[in-house]
Amino acid sequence: MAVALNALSFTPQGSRGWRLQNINLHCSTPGLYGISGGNGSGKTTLAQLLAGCFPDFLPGTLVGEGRVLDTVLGSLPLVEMAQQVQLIQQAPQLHLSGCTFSVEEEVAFGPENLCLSEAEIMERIDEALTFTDCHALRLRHPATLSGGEAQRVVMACALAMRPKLLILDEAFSRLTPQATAELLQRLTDYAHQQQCIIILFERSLAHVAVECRQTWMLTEGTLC
Ligand SMILES: Nc1ncnc2c1ncn2[C@@H]1O[C@H](COP(=O)(O)OP(=O)(O)OP(=O)(O)O)[C@@H](O)[C@H]1O
Repeated sequence: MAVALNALSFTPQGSRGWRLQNINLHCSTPGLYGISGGNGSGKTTLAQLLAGCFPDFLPGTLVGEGRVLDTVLGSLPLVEMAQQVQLIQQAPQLHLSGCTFSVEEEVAFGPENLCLSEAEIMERIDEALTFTDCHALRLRHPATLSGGEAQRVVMACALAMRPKLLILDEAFSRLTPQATAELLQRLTDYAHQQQCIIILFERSLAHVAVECRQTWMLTEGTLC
């Protein structure tokens, strides 16, 4: 179960010359990995590519070889990839379904779609809410959450799917440094317990590099 991109290039549809170029990225051991990059360097494009958004939700031209958890990039629809790969993006409102009335229902949404037993769904909700310190929010309507609370709930939703690859695209942007440090420590533990690869995309890795097995920098679509 690994991420392996070999000389992979990707040009988003509609891009005027910009592309991800000759990306070589290998993550095979469970744990945290970090990729830093400035505005427009390609973090979101690479994160979405790894999450399985290509081609349906990320159209473009892909050249080279890419495998995510032994699946060739672009060969499975996003809904199937989501059973093993979860992407958390910067804006929590992109993730909240808008059709649930409580945080508990929101966290249950993904596991319910996996047709799990009620007992397992409840176990996953409890575990994810504990992990993200969201128990106090359990009965709150998702629309009433603050930015930081929504970001933690979105993380709970992702963890309730028990992904084998978790991708965080500037997912700590609304959290305090203390909350970020605490979550990072828990994510490290989660990676080892669940044999999960976690890739963090951040503008700066200054506060997270210490937890990462390996780090890279993205500059104008090139990874080094
Ligand atoms: N569909 C598209 N059409 C045109 N240009 C695109 C498209 N998708 C991405 N790009 C361009 O690709 C480059 C990388 O964008 P991306 O969103 O991946 O960067 P980023 O590192 O996440 O930036 P930020 O930190 O500002 O969010 C940008 O120049 C962007 O304008």
